[in-house]
Amino acid sequence: MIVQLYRLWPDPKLLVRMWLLSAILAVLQGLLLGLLIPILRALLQPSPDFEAAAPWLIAGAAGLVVYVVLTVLATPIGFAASMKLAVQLRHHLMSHVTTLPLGWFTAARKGEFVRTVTNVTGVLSQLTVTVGAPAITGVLVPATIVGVTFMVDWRLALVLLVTIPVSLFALRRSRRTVDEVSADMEIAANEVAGRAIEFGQAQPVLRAAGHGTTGSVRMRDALADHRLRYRRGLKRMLFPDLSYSGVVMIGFIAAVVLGVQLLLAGTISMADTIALLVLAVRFLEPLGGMIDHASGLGAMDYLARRVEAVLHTPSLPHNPRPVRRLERTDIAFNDVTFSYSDKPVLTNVTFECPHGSTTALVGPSGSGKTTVTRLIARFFDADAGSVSVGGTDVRDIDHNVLMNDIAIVFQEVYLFDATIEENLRLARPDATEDELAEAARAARLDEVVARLPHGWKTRVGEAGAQLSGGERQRVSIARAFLKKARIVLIDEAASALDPENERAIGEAIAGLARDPERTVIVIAHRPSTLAAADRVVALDRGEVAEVGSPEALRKSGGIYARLYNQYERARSWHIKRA
Ligand SMILES: Nc1ncnc2c1ncn2[C@@H]1O[C@H](COP(=O)(O)OP(=O)(O)OP(=O)(O)O)[C@@H](O)[C@H]1O
Repeated sequence: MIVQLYRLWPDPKLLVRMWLLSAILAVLQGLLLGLLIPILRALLQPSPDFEAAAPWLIAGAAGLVVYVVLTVLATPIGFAASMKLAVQLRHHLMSHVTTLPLGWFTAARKGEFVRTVTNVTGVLSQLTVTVGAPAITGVLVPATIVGVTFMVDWRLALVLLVTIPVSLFALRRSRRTVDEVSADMEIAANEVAGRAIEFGQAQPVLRAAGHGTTGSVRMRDALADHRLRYRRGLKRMLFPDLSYSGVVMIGFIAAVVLGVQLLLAGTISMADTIALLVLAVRFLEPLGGMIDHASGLGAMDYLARRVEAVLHTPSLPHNPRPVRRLERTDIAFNDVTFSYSDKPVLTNVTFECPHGSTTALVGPSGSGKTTVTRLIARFFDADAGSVSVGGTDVRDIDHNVLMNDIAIVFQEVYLFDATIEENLRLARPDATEDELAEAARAARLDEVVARLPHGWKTRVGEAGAQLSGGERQRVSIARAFLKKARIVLIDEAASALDPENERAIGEAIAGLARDPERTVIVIAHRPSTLAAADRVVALDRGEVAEVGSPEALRKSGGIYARLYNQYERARSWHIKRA
C-alpha cells in the first residue's frame, strides 16, 4: 500500500515527510515506554536508587516534551498536507489527461474523471493522513516495544514478535472480506438508487395504475435485496474481525503467562515483570486498534486504484527529441488509415494543403471530415500512413508547438462561464487591449460586444448560453485571430444561421484565409465558403473521392458539384422562408 501510494504522487516528498513524522512519533512512544525498565529497576528495590533513576527520568521528561510538541504540531501539519496532497494529485491527473487520445473521453469516463479529480483525490489525500498515520503507529509502536523487550528477555520478545506478522495476516484477510462485502453492498445500493429514480419518474404511470403509494415491485425487490446483502455482509465480516482480535489477544495472554512463569522461576525481577506488563499492554493497544482502520485502509486501496486507472492509461506516444519549430505550415495526408476502436473511418487518404492555402473539406455526413481535422490536431494518431505539418510527421512535433500553431473553430463552441474577455484571452492570456480589440474586429465580435450590457465584462453564462450559436462561433474565430495561429481548422455551422451571423462569420473566415502565412482547412457548408476556397478535397465513405479547384470540380459533376447544388438549394429555400 505504501509503495502504491508513493507511486501515485509525482513528487512524493510531502507524503514521505508526513509518514516520517508518524514514524518518529511511533518510535519515540515505544522508546519512552522502554525507559520504564531502567526506571523501575532503579526504584523498585528495598532501598530505591534515585540517583540511578535520575538520568532516565530526565531523558523520559525531555522525550515526553518532544513527543507532546510533535503530536500537537502533527494535526495542523497533517491537515495542511492532506490539502496540498490533493492539489498535487489533481494537477498530476489533469496534466496526464491532456496527453491522452481524445477517444478516451467517453461520456462514462468523463463522469468518472470528474469524480476522481474532485471527490476521490480529496478523500484519498485525507485518508493518507488520517488513516496512514495511525496505521504506521499501529505497526511501529509494537515493533519498537518488541525491540525494547529483547533487551530484557528474548523469549518474551519472541512471543510478541510472532504476534505482529500473524495478526497482520489476519488483518489482511479481514480487509479482503471488508472489500468484497463493500463491493457487494455498493451493487445493492446502486440498484436501490436506480430503482428510486425509476420509481420517481414512473409516478404518473404507477398512480394511474393505482400503485402510487405502495410502490413498484422492482423497488421493493431492490430494497429486500439490499437488506439481504447487508445482513449477509455483516455475518461474513464477523469471523475475520474476531480472528484478528483473537490473534492479538492470544499473543498478549501468552506474553503475560510467560512473564509470570519467568518471574516465578526467578529469571526476571519483579521490576522487569511490571515494566514488561505495561509494555505488553501498550503493544496490544495500537495493534488491536488496527482493525478499526481496516475499512479506511480498504477505502484507500480502492481509491488509489481508481486514480491509478487514469494515470496508467497510456498517453499518445511522443518523440523524445521532438521538432520544436515549424518553418512552414503545409499539411499533408499520406496514405492515412484510421479507425475508432473497430470502426474503420478513413482508408488510404492522401491529399496536400499547401502553405497559406485554404482547403474546403466536403463530403456526405459521416464521410470522415471531422476525423481528418482531429488527426491534424493529434487528438488521435493514424493507424497507418502519416499526417504531416511543415513536412514533419505530427507525431514528431512537440505537442505544445503543434497546439500553439493550431486554432480550431468547432461547430458547437464551448465557452466557459466567465466574461467574454476572459473567454477570448484563453487564446493568449497576455494579449494587450489593442490586440483584443483588433481580433474582435477581425472576427466581427466587436458588434456583439457593443450590444452586450456590460461589454467585454459581460458573463456569457454556463457553456456560453447567453450568446447565440453564431455569436459563440465569432468568439472562437476571434481566438484564432488573437492566437495568430498559422493553421486554422474550421467546422462551419451546418445548420442555417441568421443572415447577420452568417454574413459576419463568412467575412471573418475570409479574413482568416486572406493571410498568406495561414493554412486554413474548412469543413464547408456554405456555397460562398466553398467557392472562395483555393482547393477542395471531397471525401466519400472515408476515401478521397475528388481533389481540385472549386470551379473544376463544379464542372466535373461529381460529389462536390452535387453537394454544392444541394447547399445552394437549401440556402435559397432558407432565404425565401426568411
Ligand atoms: N469518437 C468517435 N468514436 C467512434 N466513432 C466515431 C467517433 N467520432 C466519429 N465517429 C464515427 O466516424 C464516422 C466519421 O465521423 P466524422 O465526424 O469524421 O464524419 P463527418 O464527415 O465529419 O460527419 P458530419 O458531417 O456529420 O459531422 C461516423 O460514422 C461517426 O459516427
